[in-house]
Amino acid sequence: MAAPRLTPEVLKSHGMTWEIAPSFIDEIAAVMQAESNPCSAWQVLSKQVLRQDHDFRLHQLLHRQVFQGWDVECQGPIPTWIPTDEGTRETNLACFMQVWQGGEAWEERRQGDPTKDWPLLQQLSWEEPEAFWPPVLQHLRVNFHQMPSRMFQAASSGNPDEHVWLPGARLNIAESCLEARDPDAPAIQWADEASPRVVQTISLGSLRLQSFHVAASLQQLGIRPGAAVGVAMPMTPESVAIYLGIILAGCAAVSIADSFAPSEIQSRLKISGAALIFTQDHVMRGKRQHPMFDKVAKAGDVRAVVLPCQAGSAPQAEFRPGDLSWQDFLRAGKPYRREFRPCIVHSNDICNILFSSGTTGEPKAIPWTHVTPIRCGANAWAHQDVRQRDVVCWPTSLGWMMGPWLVFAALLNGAAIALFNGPPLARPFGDFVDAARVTMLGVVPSIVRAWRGSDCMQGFEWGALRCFSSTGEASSPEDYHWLMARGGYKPVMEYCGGTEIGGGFLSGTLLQPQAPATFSTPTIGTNLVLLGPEPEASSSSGSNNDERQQSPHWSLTAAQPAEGQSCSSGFTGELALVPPMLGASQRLLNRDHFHAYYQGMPRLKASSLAGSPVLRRHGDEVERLPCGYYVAHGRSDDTMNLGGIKVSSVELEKACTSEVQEVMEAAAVAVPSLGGGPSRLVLFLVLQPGSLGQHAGAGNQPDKPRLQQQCQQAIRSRLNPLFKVAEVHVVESLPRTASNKVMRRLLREQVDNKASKL
Ligand SMILES: Nc1ncnc2c1ncn2[C@@H]1O[C@H](COP(=O)(O)OP(=O)(O)OP(=O)(O)O)[C@@H](O)[C@H]1O
Repeated sequence: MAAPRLTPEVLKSHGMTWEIAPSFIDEIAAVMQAESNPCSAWQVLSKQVLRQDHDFRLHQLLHRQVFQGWDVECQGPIPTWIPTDEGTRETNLACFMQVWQGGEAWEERRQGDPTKDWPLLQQLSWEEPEAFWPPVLQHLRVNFHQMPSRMFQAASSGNPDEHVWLPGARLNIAESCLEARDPDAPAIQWADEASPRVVQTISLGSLRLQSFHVAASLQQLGIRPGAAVGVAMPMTPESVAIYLGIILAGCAAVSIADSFAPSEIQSRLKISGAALIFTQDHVMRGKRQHPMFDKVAKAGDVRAVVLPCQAGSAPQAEFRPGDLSWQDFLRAGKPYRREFRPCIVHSNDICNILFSSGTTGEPKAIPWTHVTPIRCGANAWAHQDVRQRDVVCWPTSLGWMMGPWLVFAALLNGAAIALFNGPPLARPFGDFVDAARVTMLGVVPSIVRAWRGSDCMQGFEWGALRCFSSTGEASSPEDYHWLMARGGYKPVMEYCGGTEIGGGFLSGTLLQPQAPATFSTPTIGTNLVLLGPEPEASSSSGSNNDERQQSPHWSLTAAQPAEGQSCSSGFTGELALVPPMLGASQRLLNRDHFHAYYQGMPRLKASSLAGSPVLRRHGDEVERLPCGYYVAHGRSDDTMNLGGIKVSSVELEKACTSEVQEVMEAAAVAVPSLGGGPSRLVLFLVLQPGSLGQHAGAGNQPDKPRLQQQCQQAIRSRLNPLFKVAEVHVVESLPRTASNKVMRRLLREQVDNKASKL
């Protein structure tokens, strides 16, 4: 869309007062004249001219003005954040590049400019594990009791589940988090909702002592190395000490989100064979107490250690025989905590059992080994640029992979974990981020949408923040531009991966310009390809996903454009990973791993690392944009074929939420037509609060025909006039997994069931 010329009238219609509009226009004109290109002009405007209290529409308007001549095909997606030379120099990656002895390929091909050298480093991080990982492990201070004989050993069978990372190594990854750094450095910063600015600090030495205490008590209770131990409680300083204590004792933590119902807790305890579980009497949500211990008790007879919801009080719970209070548990290990020695294990031993979200089906039970956390630490070092003495915050739970990720990402990098004892959706959370001087703030798209909707974070400077990061679901470009603006133009590192990866495969770096809702690079140590149908059919294929799964014709496209290849090589396909990948899963507890990830997948012709590897399925639909950027289009299962044209649910949803003002959230599903023929597009819409009052149809019901027509118009103008909206349903909320991801498969089932009853 072309940007209108800046006049006082235009600025007024974008929220600026009449009096200051002329001088504002002069200021902008001076910047545009002084700066030689749109990127430097935007750097100045975004950092020095635009302010948080300017209407967001004004931010958007100026952004459009500055970049109106930008050629997306040649220059890549329009950036909203551009690195400065000084900022670039200070990044972990730039510091690493200065000293890395990367071998011949690195020395010959590097140009000495971190921004230009990043693609080469990314490529070598996968191709040259023996050169890349040792200095990274050293930086993360991974403490080996027996050094690995090498970094990676390919299996002679070629089976990726038999490859070995860090062969022969003996270590305990929790020990590496807690030792070898200044014991007085902050390890956890936390605050309660009632007093969010009163930030308490737990030093590394104190966290170490508490974790060792937990491990010593477990030993005294007869919990042997190798046992599985559950943790079903919110992320608090105690639960972090418990989590690390379980790992120090050589056991596997079975982390379970506190929001789960008894049946879900039961299945997780059963699959993992947990010998003990840590829980709380209650959890607080807002001002309300919700029972937690009761849910655990209903989940079976696994012995529980029960913490009080109110620190320092006695837990309010009706204990069963064998259950212990937190105090009694600690009493058992107290005399031994200082002499406790961490249990040193093989690199391949399990430290954590996690469950995937269940977006595509039954959650998978995924064991993390003592190697997996290294991926968390390395990703955070490279992509979120976490540094020593940083403060890392990501509202989550130990039951979702970002909980354990947060622990390792912070501690292995010598940073502190920031924990807020309250919901992240309201203003007190913003107070905490400010007062704790958080340097990296992680979010999920629904949090950002809620902040934007209520504008509850207005006025915060979040002065210590260097970047945001986002994961979980595809985000909305407009919301994420808003977020960058809200933080005084700090970049958002999109981070996409999976529980079974122990981190991400696509993300961003502080070396590259960042565009909202876009990934600027594959992650460190990753090699990926996009699989598609025959190239000539890629834009308008009649094949659906199932057909493609069986098709022998895969077109592969590598992560980085090859040298000499045009950088404008747009392509959309299903993302697959090229093994090996440090930290990625090699077993599942409730399913056959090879079958889940490799069966039926094509092979890459030849790779330098492991012969001709079979590709690893991931199931995300991803578009590669010009200049090596990427956009996620959701799960391949949610990709639909409308009248012979492939489109992702996420694209349709973005069109509706950004063009139809009343629509707060949307989910698009395709259902087969009764009697055959092309699939029908059905939209589920959640309306903005209060919008029903203004636009209700007859009987105060939502005016569905009008909404359908508006969504149709949005889809027609943004995507394709051939996509016809067949039905619209207005719902109060969308079905989500416990980790807050939209479950489109349930919506499809709902429409299918309704149709079959007709
Ligand atoms: N930044 C992101 N942008 C877009 N999608 C994301 C992002 N981060 C994560 N995702 C989505 O989440 C998925 C990983 O989530 P997770 O490991 O919890 O399991 P799941 O795939 O949702 O569940 P299951 O495997 O049980 O179906 C990714 O494959 C991707 O679809």
